[in-house]
Amino acid sequence: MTAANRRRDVVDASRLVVKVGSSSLTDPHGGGLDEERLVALVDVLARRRLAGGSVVLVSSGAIAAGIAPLGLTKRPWDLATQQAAASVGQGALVAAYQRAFGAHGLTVGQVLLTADDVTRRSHYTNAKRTIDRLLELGIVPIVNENDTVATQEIRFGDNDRLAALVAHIAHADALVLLTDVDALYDGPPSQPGAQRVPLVVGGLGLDHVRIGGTGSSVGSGGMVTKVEAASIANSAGITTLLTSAPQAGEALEGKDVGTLFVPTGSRRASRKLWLAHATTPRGRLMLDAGAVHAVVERRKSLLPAGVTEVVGAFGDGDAVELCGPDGTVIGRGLVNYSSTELPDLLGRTTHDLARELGPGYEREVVHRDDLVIL
Ligand SMILES: Nc1ncnc2c1ncn2[C@@H]1O[C@H](COP(=O)(O)OP(=O)(O)O)[C@@H](O)[C@H]1O
Ligand SMILES: N[C@@H](CCC(=O)OP(=O)(O)O)C(=O)O
Repeated sequence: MTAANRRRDVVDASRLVVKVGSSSLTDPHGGGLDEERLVALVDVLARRRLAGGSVVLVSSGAIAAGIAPLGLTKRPWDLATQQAAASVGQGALVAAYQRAFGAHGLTVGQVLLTADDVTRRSHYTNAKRTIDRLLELGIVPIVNENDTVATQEIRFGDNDRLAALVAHIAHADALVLLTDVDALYDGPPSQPGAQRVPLVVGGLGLDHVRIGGTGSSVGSGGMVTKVEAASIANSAGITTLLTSAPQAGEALEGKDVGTLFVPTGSRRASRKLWLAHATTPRGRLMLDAGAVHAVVERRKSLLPAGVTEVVGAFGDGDAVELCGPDGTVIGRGLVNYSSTELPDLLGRTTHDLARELGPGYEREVVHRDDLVIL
């Protein structure tokens, strides 16, 4: 199949993840939820669902939907008020989806996720099981970031990357990103002469594209996070189409709209994808040359003996960067010790540690299954 024909991936997808941004669901003046636009989108998605396809909807708009009920006039800038707005708005958002899908005889289920939920193995397995079961039951999962508990450091903030990871969790055949512009342009679309980019293959050809931030007062990621999301999905082998919400119907029918991001490789093991894209490193481990060789060339786990220095404050299970003796980042992994425990263990063999401190200290610093080489 030629790259352009990969539009069929969207048409034929038996599992489709669709992400819609705040700017496509809200009234451009007041910033509140625009139910007419929401209903128009739901009509398209319900058609696909009723034709037998599974659809997961990743929907932003909680903060935007909370603006009016809180008596605000625009999107709040501080985290606490954003969380309050999301708390009020998320209920209104899901209620509006239930009404709109309900008109087609369909039921929705709310799934709220934090970055942690798609990073830590136990949580991500839970999220996957829930989404799978909802789809088996014919429900349309409505996913959003759990804004009320996500702190500044750990939140995605935009839903684009979350959507890419959900596409991966759900084993989607295609990802559709809906926003307020009809495609990726080679420069900010507000500038005259900007041209649509119809096709991006394997992430190539983006060097001449000027990608900017958000064009609306309610969106948060802009085009940068959408291109990033397409690249995450592509690296998992998932074809991604970016277009505007009003063109969702045409996009799902395979018409030549938007920008199609076509993967070149095959799916990478899911844990590795997570580590590379979903985690925010909390610290750094400096490795000696022998440890770099063991980890990079021989694909071994990282042991305390090869770590020379610990930088940053982290807990066990957090993501950290692994650096070579010259400071170059060589990989990323989930660490099995906190930054307070680790310094006392450096340079010592697991055998000695187990003998002196007990069998609990025989564990690796980073297990090779939790480690990705960058
Ligand atoms: N090269 C580009 N091509 C298309 N849009 C771009 C580009 N650079 C910046 N943008 C802006 O990105 C915006 C979409 O991002 P955003 O407002 O965060 O949407 P959403 O709320 O859907 O996530 C567009 O309105 C557009 O102004
Ligand atoms: N979780 C937030 C998403 C924030 C947001 O603006 O995202 P997006 O419109 O996708 O850039 C919300 O529901 O308001």
